[in-house]
Amino acid sequence: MFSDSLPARVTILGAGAWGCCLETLLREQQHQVTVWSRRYHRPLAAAIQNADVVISALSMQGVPIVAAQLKALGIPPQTLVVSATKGLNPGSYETPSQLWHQALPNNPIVVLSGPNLAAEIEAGLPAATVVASEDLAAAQRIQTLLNSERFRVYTNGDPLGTELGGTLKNIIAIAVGVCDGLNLGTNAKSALMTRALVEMTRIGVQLGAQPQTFWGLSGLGDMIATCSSALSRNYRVGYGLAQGQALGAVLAEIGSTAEGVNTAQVLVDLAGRDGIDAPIATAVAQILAGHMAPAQAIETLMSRLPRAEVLEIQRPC
Ligand SMILES: NC(=O)C1=CN([C@@H]2O[C@H](COP(=O)(O)OP(=O)(O)OC[C@H]3O[C@@H](n4cnc5c(N)ncnc54)[C@H](OP(=O)(O)O)[C@@H]3O)[C@@H](O)[C@H]2O)C=CC1
Ligand SMILES: O=C(CO)COP(=O)(O)O
Repeated sequence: MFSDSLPARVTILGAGAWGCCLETLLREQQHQVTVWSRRYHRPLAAAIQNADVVISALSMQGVPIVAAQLKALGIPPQTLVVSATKGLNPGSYETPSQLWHQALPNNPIVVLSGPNLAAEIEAGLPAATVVASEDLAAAQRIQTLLNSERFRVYTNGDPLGTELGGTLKNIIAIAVGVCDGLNLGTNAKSALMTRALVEMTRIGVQLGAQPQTFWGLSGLGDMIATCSSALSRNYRVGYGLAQGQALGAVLAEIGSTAEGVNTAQVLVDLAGRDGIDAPIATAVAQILAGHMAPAQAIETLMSRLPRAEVLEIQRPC
């Protein structure tokens, strides 16, 4: 295990926008960083050799594949594994950190999630994030590793809630992009985001997360960042669709991962399985599948039966 006073040896899996940004932050803290990508010629075994910390900044589709590769290679039990992906595994509905835990059951797993638009951090702007784990000591080590004057790192003991906040807000950012693309105004956007927070919390709590986590940086915080910035790829997807662009064209223009596009239907299937009401995610999935025009989806949401504004989220018995 690395000492807090020494530079740590960190391997980052994934050389996309987020992996490269984390590399910048870690190098500024004088850590020894190796970045692995399937595009590089360096084998995974060599990249993870002697790593104190392995950070996964892969997009969701890469996680089960690379986790299986790492399982086959084996890593020492003291190596800390950090999951920075925001998504859900289709079919099994597992979160990225759950996949890492299955592959590497003896390693401490830490979730990293928050309002972290990579382009802003790369530009040197200040930001904050959350590192969450059932193993508090592991979360604190990652806090020490990454915390700096421009990247403030908080610990949290609810990894599931922390992870789901980042995952679910991607779907909401698509919805808010639609709202802005249709020029529906500030009142509509405020209503959508507020009800979305209730929906995210309801889903998260049903799945076993703590409600308060959704009011923090990894929930509300990330939702505000992603829903209010044209830097967000998920927001841009919704905006483009509302402006009449085809999904394929918007994604080609963006040229990198917009996880909400893949997560929406997975989440709707999961909500259907568990009987969870998820009207906003359902509307987004319908738009993405081309089953409903953006304006029609808004109409459907607005014509739901009037109800009480219930804000207490019940934990399942
Ligand atoms: N960008 C951001 O601001 C933030 C992103 N995130 C999350 O981090 C994750 C990555 O995002 P980001 O870096 O922006 O996305 P990018 O599209 O920029 O990069 C995705 C990375 O995943 C790799 N990858 C995808 N599929 C596979 C696979 N099958 N096997 C191996 N590697 C694979 C890609 O490799 P290749 O280049 O070879 O395709 C690439 O390195 C997402 O879940 C995102 O939601 C979290 C916080 C901030
Ligand atoms: O997760 C992010 C910011 O926290 C990045 O958002 P996008 O994936 O929508 O670009």
